Amino acid sequence: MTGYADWQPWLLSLHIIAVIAWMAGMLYLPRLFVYHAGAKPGSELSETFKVMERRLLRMIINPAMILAWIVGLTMATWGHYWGEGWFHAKLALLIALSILHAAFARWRRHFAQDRNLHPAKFYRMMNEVPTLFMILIVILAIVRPF
Ligand code: HEM
Repeated sequence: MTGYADWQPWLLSLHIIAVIAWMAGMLYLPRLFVYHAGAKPGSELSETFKVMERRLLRMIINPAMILAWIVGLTMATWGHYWGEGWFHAKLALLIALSILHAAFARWRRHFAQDRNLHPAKFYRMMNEVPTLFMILIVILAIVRPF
């Protein structure tokens, strides 16, 4: 018989790998937006950013988020974490982070259609938000203060 305790180190490793890839992308994409906002629409530079942004979102950020959710929810269910306070708080932040992810995907689409709506300063601010979420989520998952 094998139970959660046998699989937990493997699931957690997979979880951390997925989370690192997701976060790396969530920090890099708005940085690309900062520079893209300063490039002239239709210029060679702007077209290069479009390719970088599309590939980053489709090949790294989206699959990494899906994997982090699947493995995370598997651990939450198998490990019986659904009743715990830290997990509720983490879940609320994860939903907020996923909404931010959707907003990034939307802004990428706008750039791809040459109709970006925001200045570089806006993306510079948005670049800090995933960092804040990451700090709070890691503390909740490791310290488990409640
Ligand atoms: C995407 C949805 C996510 C779900 C459903 C989820 C769920 C979980 C669960 C249930 C555990 C406990 C596993 C165990 O110890 O048996 C865990 C561990 C952990 N999670 Fe997540 N997680 C998610 C995303 C994230 C994100 C985005 C981060 C970091 C930014 C993160 C960081 C961690 C860390 C550091 C641990 C290790 C805690 C420890 O074992 O001491 N997770 N996660």
